[in-house]
Amino acid sequence: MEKTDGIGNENGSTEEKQSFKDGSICGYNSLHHLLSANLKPQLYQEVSWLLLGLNCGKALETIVPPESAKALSSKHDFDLQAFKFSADKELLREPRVVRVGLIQNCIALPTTAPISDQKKAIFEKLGPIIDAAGASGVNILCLQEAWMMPFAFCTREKRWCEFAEPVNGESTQFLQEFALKYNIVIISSILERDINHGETLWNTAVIIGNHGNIIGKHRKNHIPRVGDFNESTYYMEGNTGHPVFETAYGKIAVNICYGRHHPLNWLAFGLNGAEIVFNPSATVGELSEPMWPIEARNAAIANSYFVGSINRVGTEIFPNPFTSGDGKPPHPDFGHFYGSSHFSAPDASCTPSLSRYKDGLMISDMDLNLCRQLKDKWGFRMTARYELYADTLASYLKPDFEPQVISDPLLHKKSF
Ligand SMILES: NC(=O)NCCC(=O)O
Repeated sequence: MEKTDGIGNENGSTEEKQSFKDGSICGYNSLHHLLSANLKPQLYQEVSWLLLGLNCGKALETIVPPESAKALSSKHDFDLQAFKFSADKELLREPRVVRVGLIQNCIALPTTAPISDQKKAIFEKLGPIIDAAGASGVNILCLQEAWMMPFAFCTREKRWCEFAEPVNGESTQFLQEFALKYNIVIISSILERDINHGETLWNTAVIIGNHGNIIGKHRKNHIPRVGDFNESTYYMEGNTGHPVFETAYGKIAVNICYGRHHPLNWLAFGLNGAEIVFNPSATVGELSEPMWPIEARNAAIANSYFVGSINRVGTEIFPNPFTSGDGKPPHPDFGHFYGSSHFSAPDASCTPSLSRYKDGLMISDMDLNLCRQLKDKWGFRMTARYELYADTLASYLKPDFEPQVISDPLLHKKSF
């Protein structure tokens, strides 16, 4: 088991509370580490399969990353975990195994540092983690939401717009070199400035091909207006639909952060044929942590595809306190971004999560044959009643829509 930073004790000592403040769970990196350290091995095994499911009837296998990747993770202090989702052997199709990576990280400099220094520092921080992914033979790599800047959208101050870049801007150019060097497809979520359309801003994922080319982009469909996440001050709902990008390693799509609360958004990527959907996110514990392990996993099951979920790490402090119209006193931060990046598979199995407080690289092999195998097994695509849903949606969109409710005629009688 991985060594943890500071172990809490039973009587809730200061030491325990401090480590909790660091973003750990009572001194543990993740729920999984907490359980493995505190349960008897047999009990842990039982709990694990209930929590993480089974893949082809077995607990998910781990992969040993190469020594060079391990060395980078020790030197630069990031969590490194690797797993393998298998599929059943087929007679007519060869296995279609791809190696996929997710990177989570905290910001590299305080939000008060000059913007160009912050960008340079985040590039320097990401470099070794991407190198570890490259050294591990990762084929497709996804970074967290707006990885090239602090998640400043809580503040509603316009100064942060200066971080915005065109799709072919410096963050894309930085990643294109890695894509070319390691033959990797990279998904890069940025604050986009669309020069050709009045210099407007968008929350955009850029898809960089394994030859360093830009395959395309997708803009975040759903903009949150919840808690401190008042992102509509900066950009509007995306206008790119639900594109699926056919890459050298499979058909991929990106459901950016808050879109994960919308089952129809997940569905649309599935209808367009996605085999892996990434969910680059930025979200905090108090708001969404109980939802985090459920939504992506549910989407993977319902749509017969893999999901890669990535969340930021750490607490980002902004120069000016802000309010969110919720009666809370002004505060300078969102709270703790809880990391916990992981993969979910169409057979309901999932990996444990990366650290709740450390940078990390999560790697998994996945045999994409599993997608069709699960479609054949459960038949969700055949048993779905798309025509009924389409009718309901069409009528719901009309101004004179009436909900289809049949009331008990006795409900409103005074006595009987
Ligand atoms: N970045 C973002 O959309 N966050 C919203 C909060 C959430 O969906 O948990």
